[in-house]
Amino acid sequence: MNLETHLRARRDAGHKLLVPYVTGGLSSRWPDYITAFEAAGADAVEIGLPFSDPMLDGATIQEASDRALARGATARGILEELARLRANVPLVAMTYLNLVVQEGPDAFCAALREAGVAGLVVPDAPLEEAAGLEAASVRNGIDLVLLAAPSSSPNRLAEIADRSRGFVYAVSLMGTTGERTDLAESAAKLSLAIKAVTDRPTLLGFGVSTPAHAVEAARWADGVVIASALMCRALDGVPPEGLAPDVAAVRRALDDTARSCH
Ligand SMILES: O=P(O)(O)OC[C@@H](O)[C@@H](O)c1c[nH]c2ccccc12
Repeated sequence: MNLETHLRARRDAGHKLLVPYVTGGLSSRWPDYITAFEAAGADAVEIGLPFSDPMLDGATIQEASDRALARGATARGILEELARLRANVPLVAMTYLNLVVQEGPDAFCAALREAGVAGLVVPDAPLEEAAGLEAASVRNGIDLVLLAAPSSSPNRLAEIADRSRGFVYAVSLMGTTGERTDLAESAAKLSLAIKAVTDRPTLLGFGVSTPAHAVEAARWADGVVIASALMCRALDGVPPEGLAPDVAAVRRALDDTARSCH
């Protein structure tokens, strides 16, 4: 299932997009989080391939990565489990450049494809050096999602929006992933700046922690990515079926806003 085609179709049918995240290998039942998120109304699911030095991640995702690594999780093992899971929504892998370079971009993207993954986010891949990875992703039918940040200049935003595939990941703030009490002030400006230069779906992430945040974000963006708020509960031992209501609550809140617009 092509990521961008799927997200565009959902958006164009009037839905706000919801992409929850799970750290691969977090627990023995980690694939069940994907199934639970899907059943609760996710439009795609992001899966973190754990890495020992996740420099863009805050305490929650770091701890989730550490826990997965301590259980012996590897990118290969996670992809094998994904291949067995027959997900009905597109899956997006998130990992750091190191893991991609270790395998080589082509082998890495081919492994994603074989596992049924549709998209890839590599937050520390510099745009200037992304060409090789972009080519490998295209050859393997993987949508390489690029990130735009509040610090990106207008020219750079336009280039990111143009070269990104699947969606444009709008990073709401300069900082790490993690729950926040309020949505960052920079979020609105960034989302609107991206939407002014592209028709590609634009999803806001970093600090989207509650249904109210998601509704606020959806005023400017096409939808949201939610990770830390969910992983914090998973780290506390909440099983997949226990997290489904959290995702369903965001889904409901987003659907209500969509309705009130027409
Ligand atoms: O955790 P948050 O604040 O909800 O933000 C999503 C983010 O964690 C997820 O998309 C992701 C996990 N690790 C990353 C590293 C960089 C960019 C994005 C990510």
